[in-house]
Amino acid sequence: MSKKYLVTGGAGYVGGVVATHLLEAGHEVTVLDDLSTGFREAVPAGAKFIEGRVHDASEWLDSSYDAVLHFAASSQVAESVAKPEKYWENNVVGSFALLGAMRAAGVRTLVFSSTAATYGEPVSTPITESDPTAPTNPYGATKLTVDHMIASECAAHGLAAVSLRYFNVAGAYGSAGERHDPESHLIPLVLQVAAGKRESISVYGEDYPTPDGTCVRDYIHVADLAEAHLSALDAAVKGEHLVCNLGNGSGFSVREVIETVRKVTGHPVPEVVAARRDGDPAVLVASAETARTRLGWTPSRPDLGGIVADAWAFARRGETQE
Ligand SMILES: O=c1ccn([C@@H]2O[C@H](COP(=O)(O)OP(=O)(O)O[C@H]3O[C@H](CO)[C@H](O)[C@H](O)[C@H]3O)[C@@H](O)[C@H]2O)c(=O)[nH]1
Repeated sequence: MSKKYLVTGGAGYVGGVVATHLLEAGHEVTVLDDLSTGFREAVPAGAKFIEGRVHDASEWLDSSYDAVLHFAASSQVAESVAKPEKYWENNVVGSFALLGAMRAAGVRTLVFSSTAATYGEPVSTPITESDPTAPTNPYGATKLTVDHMIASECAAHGLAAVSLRYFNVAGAYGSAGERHDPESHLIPLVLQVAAGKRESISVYGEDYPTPDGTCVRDYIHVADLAEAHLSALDAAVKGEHLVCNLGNGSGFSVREVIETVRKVTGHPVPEVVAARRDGDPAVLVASAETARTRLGWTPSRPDLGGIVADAWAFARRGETQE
């Protein structure tokens, strides 16, 4: 049955791909985005667009919506250390206002974009949802605070909510891909080197306790991630706050990512070893068992070569449009 969804942050990378999946499934979608980091052209055709902030959601959110999918947030770890107030204002104050608007309008289902950064330095691998949460930066702290806010809203006011904790989202879907300004994420940066737009990639540390000394991450295809959101809408239960990690459960090192980019693109990728980046855990790999059992979700694009190939196709598309 067709439903009506509000997607906050739907002009961003993940929000835009999820909005596309909702439209493809025959639903009605309204995107709310202030375009502070998103792009108007990332809003899929077919979605209604409102330019505005989640802080003001009460002005127009009404009972005609079946659920909200909440992506609007600031999400750069380094920036969150330098400007924490921006993160508390955008992520926590904004989400607080959105929860209030949902309560007032009687919209009682929420899927929230949470993050592996809520765990901080892992105590064991793979990370499960019952592991301790001890974020090591304000970005993770603000997302964890929102998770707590949602949990209490479920308990007190019967909200049905699912928080999805993303590991490293990558790849592209259709015309939507990863674009940050400035770019700080590994795969888009390595692809810029392969495309000749950047001289070399800096490897942030090669003395970690990992097989090749570089950091290991769990890269998940953005389309697999999007599918989990649609399953989460169906799995949400009144009064429950369900938390699910989203990852493939296998880790790749920075050097393995660089090597994969060389293979996929056929271009040389010079690398230089740089100092460790503050706050980078050695290994971040998800146990996605809860997503499998509760959402019935299985990633169908776990191959790193395929993820990189899709990201490369997106990067090339950008070049031809420039
Ligand atoms: O130029 C670079 C960029 C990154 N890296 C390394 O590559 C790995 C992946 O880095 P990303 O910046 O791509 O991703 P992160 O693992 O830091 O970030 C992910 O996890 C964060 C929380 O920990 C946030 O949720 C963030 O949005 C999400 O992409 C890290 O080990 C990083 O040190 C490099 O070696 N060189």
